[in-house]
Amino acid sequence: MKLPETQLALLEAASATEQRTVAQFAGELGEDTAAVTRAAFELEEAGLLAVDEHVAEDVALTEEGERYREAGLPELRLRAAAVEAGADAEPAEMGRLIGASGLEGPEVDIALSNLARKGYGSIEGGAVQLGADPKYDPDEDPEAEALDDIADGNAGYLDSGILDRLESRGLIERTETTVRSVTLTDDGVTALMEGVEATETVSAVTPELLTSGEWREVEFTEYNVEADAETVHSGKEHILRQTANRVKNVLVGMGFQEMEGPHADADFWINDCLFMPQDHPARTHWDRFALDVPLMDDLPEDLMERVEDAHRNGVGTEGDGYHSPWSEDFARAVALRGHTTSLSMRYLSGHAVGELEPPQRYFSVEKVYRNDTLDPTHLLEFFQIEGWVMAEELSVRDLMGTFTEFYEQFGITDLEFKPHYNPYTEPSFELFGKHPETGELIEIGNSGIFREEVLSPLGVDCDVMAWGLALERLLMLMYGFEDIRDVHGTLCDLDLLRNVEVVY
Ligand SMILES: N[C@@H](Cc1ccccc1)C(=O)O
Repeated sequence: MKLPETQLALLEAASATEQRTVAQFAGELGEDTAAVTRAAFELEEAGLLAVDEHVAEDVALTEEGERYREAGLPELRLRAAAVEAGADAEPAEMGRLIGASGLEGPEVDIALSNLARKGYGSIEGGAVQLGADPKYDPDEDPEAEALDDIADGNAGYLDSGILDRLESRGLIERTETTVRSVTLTDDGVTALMEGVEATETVSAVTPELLTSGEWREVEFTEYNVEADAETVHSGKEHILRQTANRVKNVLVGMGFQEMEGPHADADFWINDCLFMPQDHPARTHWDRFALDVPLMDDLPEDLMERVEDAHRNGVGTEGDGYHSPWSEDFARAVALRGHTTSLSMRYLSGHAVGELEPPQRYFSVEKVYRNDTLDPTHLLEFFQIEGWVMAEELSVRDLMGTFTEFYEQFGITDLEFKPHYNPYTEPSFELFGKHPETGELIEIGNSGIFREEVLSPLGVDCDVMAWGLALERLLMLMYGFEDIRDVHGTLCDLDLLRNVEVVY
């Protein structure tokens, strides 16, 4: 009989009476586990080996668990400091104990809650009183001992209650692995007695094999497509980036051109051009990220004058200004843009790519920054899908039709529109879509038709409809997750990102 080298080595190393694991053979034979596993399955298929599988749990300390094993559990360190301070008689002041125990940051809360849970002590009025009747002997704290056992490789002796507790404290990590053990079958023993030789097998066709014609003679390794393989998380494009690119493709397909421009921009482009009064609440430091950099000096003077005039006096014979303060320095101050409508202003003004004649369609899919409170639907930065259409005559039907056409390409067909107010558009509409999991209506964008007060200073004398849509909200509707922080930031759900199906 002839067998490929690894199979032959495994067959010869295996015993009919003693079970040994694939990992042990891999060590002995100096081969990698995957190759030995593959060989074991092939020999099992040929009836020469028996492969036995069972699931084993592996327990390891996390980085935090390792730290506590060395320095002591926070509750034990706090208790030790309290004993030192005589807190078994008189309550000892917390601040002092924290200093003495060397606990830092989140360790303090961890120490306090576990101190109470284990009955080592209680906290009242900012002082620690040691408990008369603790649940455990602090010198034999079961969690501290379990950490040592785990570090010494003796996790097998621990009961699952303590492991659950340590796991919920984030001090250990449990993983399940399939352990495969191998023994020779009778047929295997017979084969070995009759003699087995190595066939050299080739796992890949090389240019040399092809040119020499040797490929005709060699034996190729068989692939076992059913064998377990290690899960490989290869790098891939983040779904947010994937969707941003898809949005760009869709908009280009609808005849739009892409805008570019600075993330940090003058308030002039971000707000003043949009007929946002300088005392508007959104322009205070509570909402925006101001930057401590010099004022922007290359702003078009004539446009600045016309914008100031619109703010002060309004536009047209019926127009009235804001009667609110106007300062040039305020307009020149630089901040992170809170929307990409700053880009629309740069383009519409002729400042970015020269004067534009209708019809025109422009878009961007870019980051914006807002000083919002983080919650499931708000981040401090997000991607906005900005866009506008310039034409002689536009109506709300054009706006709605554009959104219907755009969102349809992402499978979203139940848009709802709500009248809204923006200082720069009239009429204005907020857009809503239904969350596929919760059925809740979520806001996905804001839109409208630019007012005369915006267009006239820019020198545009036809209609312009415009919008800002949230890319992350579009993603929520497409993929059904409920918390925006699942897809980016430090709390992101890696499993979701790795396994989410790409929707086309
Ligand atoms: N700038 C608006 C979106 C918008 C753009 C253009 C016109 C109308 C609305 C926002 O960020 O919400």
